[in-house]
Amino acid sequence: MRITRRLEFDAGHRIPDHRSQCRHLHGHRYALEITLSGEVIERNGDPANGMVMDFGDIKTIALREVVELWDHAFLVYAGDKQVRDFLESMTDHKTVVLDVVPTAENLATLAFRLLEPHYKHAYGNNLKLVQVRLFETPNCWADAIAPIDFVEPKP
Ligand SMILES: Nc1nc2c(c(=O)[nH]1)N=C([C@H](O)[C@H](O)COP(=O)(O)OP(=O)(O)OP(=O)(O)O)CN2
Ligand SMILES: [Zn+2]
Repeated sequence: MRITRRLEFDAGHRIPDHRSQCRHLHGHRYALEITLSGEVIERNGDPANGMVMDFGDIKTIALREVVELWDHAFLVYAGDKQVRDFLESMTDHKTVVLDVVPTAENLATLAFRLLEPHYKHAYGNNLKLVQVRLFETPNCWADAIAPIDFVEPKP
């Protein structure tokens, strides 16, 4: 069985080498869709009886591991020195420095990596994070799918 929980957050970013609009500082209402597979729990008296995982517990983990870190932050590529310097000059600004350019593809992969270990052992019913879908806009999204097809960033 597969189940999906959706959460939304706001964040700023830019894609420094983009040939068009996306090299400018701008923001999105991102949506994160977390898909888990596992066995449906069949245990009378268990609060999760009839569920793969309680949607509320999926949300709690996602908030703690990703959404609260990225919400209302500016997601900046470590190599984007100009913007990093600017953000560091601001007192107490919520900035998240990433080893990769903050495209939908890279953010989906990062979210997958941050979330995966926390769902694996949550319920003991062979839970598996199978996909993280990250919507950058209503029309554009990326899917990070297990096992991750991800190229490590160069040091
Ligand atoms: N493969 C990718 N392409 C682009 C990414 C990305 O992350 N991965 N990101 C951007 C921009 O950041 C921008 O968010 C997308 O802009 P745009 O293509 O204009 O998307 P819209 O949904 O706003 O476009 P509409 O034409 O209004 O539907 C660019 N490319
Ligand atoms: Zn964008």
